[in-house]
Amino acid sequence: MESALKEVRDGVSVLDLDPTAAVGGGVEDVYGEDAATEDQLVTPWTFSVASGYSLLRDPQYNKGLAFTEKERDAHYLRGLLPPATSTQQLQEKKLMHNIRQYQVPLQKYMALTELQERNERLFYKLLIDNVEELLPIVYTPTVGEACQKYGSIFRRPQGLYISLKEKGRILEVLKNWPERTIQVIVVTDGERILGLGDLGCQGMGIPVGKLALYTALGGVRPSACLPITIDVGTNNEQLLKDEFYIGLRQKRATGKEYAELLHEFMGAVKQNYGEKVVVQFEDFANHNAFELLAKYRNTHLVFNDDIQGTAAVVLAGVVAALKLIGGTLSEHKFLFLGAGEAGTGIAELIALEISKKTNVPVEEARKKIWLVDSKGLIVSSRKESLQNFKKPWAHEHEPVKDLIDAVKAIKPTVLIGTSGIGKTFTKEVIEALASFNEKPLILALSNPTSQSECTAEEAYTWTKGRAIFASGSPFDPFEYDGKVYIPGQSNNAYIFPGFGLGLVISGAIRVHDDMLLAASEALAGQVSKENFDKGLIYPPFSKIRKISAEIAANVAAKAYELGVATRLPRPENLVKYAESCMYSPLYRSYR
Ligand SMILES: O=C([O-])CC(=O)C(=O)O
Ligand SMILES: [Mg+2]
Repeated sequence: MESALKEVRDGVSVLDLDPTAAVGGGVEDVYGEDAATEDQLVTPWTFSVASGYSLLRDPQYNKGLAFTEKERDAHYLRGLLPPATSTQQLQEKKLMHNIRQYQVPLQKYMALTELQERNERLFYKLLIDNVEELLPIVYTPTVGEACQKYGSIFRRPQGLYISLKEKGRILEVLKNWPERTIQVIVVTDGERILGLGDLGCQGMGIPVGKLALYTALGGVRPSACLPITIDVGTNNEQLLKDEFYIGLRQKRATGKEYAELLHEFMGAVKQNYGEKVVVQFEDFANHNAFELLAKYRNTHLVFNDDIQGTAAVVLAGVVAALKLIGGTLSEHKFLFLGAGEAGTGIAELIALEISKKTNVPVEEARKKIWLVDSKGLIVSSRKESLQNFKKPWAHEHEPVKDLIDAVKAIKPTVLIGTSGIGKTFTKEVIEALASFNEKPLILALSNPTSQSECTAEEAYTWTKGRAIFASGSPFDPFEYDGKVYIPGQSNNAYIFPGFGLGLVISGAIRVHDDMLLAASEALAGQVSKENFDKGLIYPPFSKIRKISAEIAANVAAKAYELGVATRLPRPENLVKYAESCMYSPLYRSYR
């Protein structure tokens, strides 16, 4: 405590007191009434937080009308607030009411962003308590539209921008960020934002949104989260011509120039935050996504959400679905439309699971899985050279030119869309699939809703209600023939918050594929009989904090088992430990 006290006197935020603190609770209790230890009584902590007008303008500490009379006196707030005081519950009620008044989702997004910038705890309280209602706003599909219009709706910057202009000075830029103890970074270069393509610097909405979920769904405290956008230009002509575009007005840097900037970035991150900071790659284009993961997975704690997170969530859904469609994983035949990050990532994890469960080599397990890309079924006789990440899927088969012919030729039991292109599961495709499957499993994973391979309504109608269906972006329940069908949401949001929490609480320094399987298994284990009875293959998002704790515990357990965990001793009950580390959005009392 000696040195900590000194730091406080020097004006460093108390949140920095214990850089080894896991996630939230513990450290922040310094503020709480519930942590009235001797240390706290002598800690002159008020030196470190703003007071008066600046306190009201500091989203991390502002409570608005919820400041008590005593706090108003102690922190020079008299007169700066109207006389009424409010509870956090009442503030939440008012804000939810206000948000529900907006008809346009983008307006709700902007209102929530403003709240996040004004009163962070209240923002997270809303998000946690109303997760199913607000997820489609802060996340897919609305976040996609927000990125497309980011320049026009831009007010205050969120996150850290690193562009080619900062080459050679990235460490310096990281040091400009106000927080020193960072546990999770989500970084994009904006080249493939959801299924919307290259949105350049405006992709920032994605790391910001993903990290809001890290806190709300996974309990990593907001100050430990850092959204980053790397701007190497954009090839989006419309944005380059847009007078409100916020990024570099140039074509994308590629090759050596790109690799050097990314390498400097990865080095600076490790130098500044150590080797236990999670770096989540998000929405990079295929070629860079695979290369970056391969290049840094043995030296950094990196995780590609689109390859690995999506893989774990889909494997969990497929394994859970076996209860509804029957058979074992290895008895099914999988056909993918789309052979990019998500498609090949999912395919590889399914093959790995089959291989482990049935004791066959992974090469053998892969033969159950077929992928179609823009040129047709991926087969070994393809004339054009295949990109490396597609090569494991080039099985022996005569050429097949498109999806419908591939469905007829392969006769899959599971159809998975990862193409980024909407409306590609046509009536003909789905009817063909339904013609030889009693209960076809259809996963239309592309985001946002506009890019979904089919809608819930189409999947249920064209299979006459027999499909088990889930999609990347949410769809409303649909009534068909007098019965209500509830589509599931197969989105990596189920996985990455808990996965990242598991890495953080174990102090993991590397991600191993077995940790993905552990996360997937934990998620599948959370689907209840009640969910299955409704035809669901995922648990509801309303239970996500519990789910995240289970995932985190399983991932952490695997990290210890594999010897990549550095937080010792290993907590005995990892689920309880994960839960105890989670950030609470309840207001703290200020003395
Ligand atoms: O953001 C989402 O909803 C899922 C995802 O990673 C993507 O589509 O790229
Ligand atoms: Mg993504």
